[in-house]
Amino acid sequence: MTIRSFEVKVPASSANIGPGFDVLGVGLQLYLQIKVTIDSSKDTSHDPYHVKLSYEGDLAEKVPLTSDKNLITQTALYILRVNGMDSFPQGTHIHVINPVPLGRGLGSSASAIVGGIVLGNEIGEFKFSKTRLMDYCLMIERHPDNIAAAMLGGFVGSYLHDLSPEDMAAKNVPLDYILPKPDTPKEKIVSSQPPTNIGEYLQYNWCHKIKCVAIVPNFEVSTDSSRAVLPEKYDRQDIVFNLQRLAILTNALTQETPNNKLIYESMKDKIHQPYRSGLIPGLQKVLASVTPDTHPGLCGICLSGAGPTILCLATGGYDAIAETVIGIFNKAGVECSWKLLELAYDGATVEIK
Ligand SMILES: Nc1ncnc2c1ncn2[C@@H]1O[C@H](COP(=O)(O)OP(=O)(O)OP(=O)(O)O)[C@@H](O)[C@H]1O
Ligand SMILES: N[C@@H](CCO)C(=O)O
Repeated sequence: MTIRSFEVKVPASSANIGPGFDVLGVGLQLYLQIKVTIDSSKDTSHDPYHVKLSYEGDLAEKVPLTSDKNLITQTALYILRVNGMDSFPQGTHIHVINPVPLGRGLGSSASAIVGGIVLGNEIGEFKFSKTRLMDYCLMIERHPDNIAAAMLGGFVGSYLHDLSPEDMAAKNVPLDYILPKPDTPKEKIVSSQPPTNIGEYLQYNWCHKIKCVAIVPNFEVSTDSSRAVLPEKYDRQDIVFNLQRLAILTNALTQETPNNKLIYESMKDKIHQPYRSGLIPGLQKVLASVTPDTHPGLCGICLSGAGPTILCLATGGYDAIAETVIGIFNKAGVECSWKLLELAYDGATVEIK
């Protein structure tokens, strides 16, 4: 009889931070927990891949509990399969506790994917480094900002390499070939290793006085639909607007005494937020109404990831900031909750029990 027990913890994250579309992310102290026990004397043959799966947390009624449909176990099965294991060990029980709201712009899919890859790495005892695990994650979520923040923690910038044509083709296979559906042809299912060094990631310092106020509207916006409204091409002046702010922002957020007005201006964006306002009633008003002048303590305000959550960076005045944003959303007919969060500096962790 084998008994193993461990817990994987992965932070939520907020991506973009204004101008850093698909580039910047912060890990947040709100953790997806994946509690695992493997007891080979227990019969888990009811599940196609030998897992008893249970879930508590956001939208529990929507989260599938069979291993071939659940994002965490599907992702774990991908790293297991390409490393020679076709299934979880008999007797695997996985209990997920998820406080990260689904489809709200707080990186729930990134925490699930990072959690699944770390889970598979631990089950298979592969001992891959976090950098190599990032390659697996990027085969599934193909922009690095949330994934890097969830895996590594802190305030992170990323870029993706220009891969060779062969590696690019391998990386861009349809997602159904990596996380197969019942109708995915067997010969298409990916069983080879992902390319190496798909991206580079750099953790910046962070001014610890700055905290994150996350105001979460009570409706979902899927990342796919929020990306679908973005244009294919941009005006040069809009790209330069964002690049200028990005260059200042990555340094401004590290300074020991934050310059609120500089951060506020450098968190403005012209390449994703304006296009997403049609999906998020009240967004333009929120972004225009909460400033360091109207709300002392505010450093900057932006859409969190693909939305609809609003991320406010602030050194104080948290309740007043949240109250104003919620008031504007309420007038647009949208209810909200809010959280005050600090950065998660460690990223994904595994604790052996
Ligand atoms: N813990 C989880 N277990 C199972 N499925 C999950 C889990 N977390 C996220 N998902 C899946 O991911 C979807 C949400 O992903 P999506 O990329 O649309 O939003 P998000 O990651 O919350 O937001 P953003 O990427 O803007 O930060 C959910 O609807 C669900 O299908
Ligand atoms: N950079 C991504 C983050 C959400 O996954 C976007 O804004 O679409």
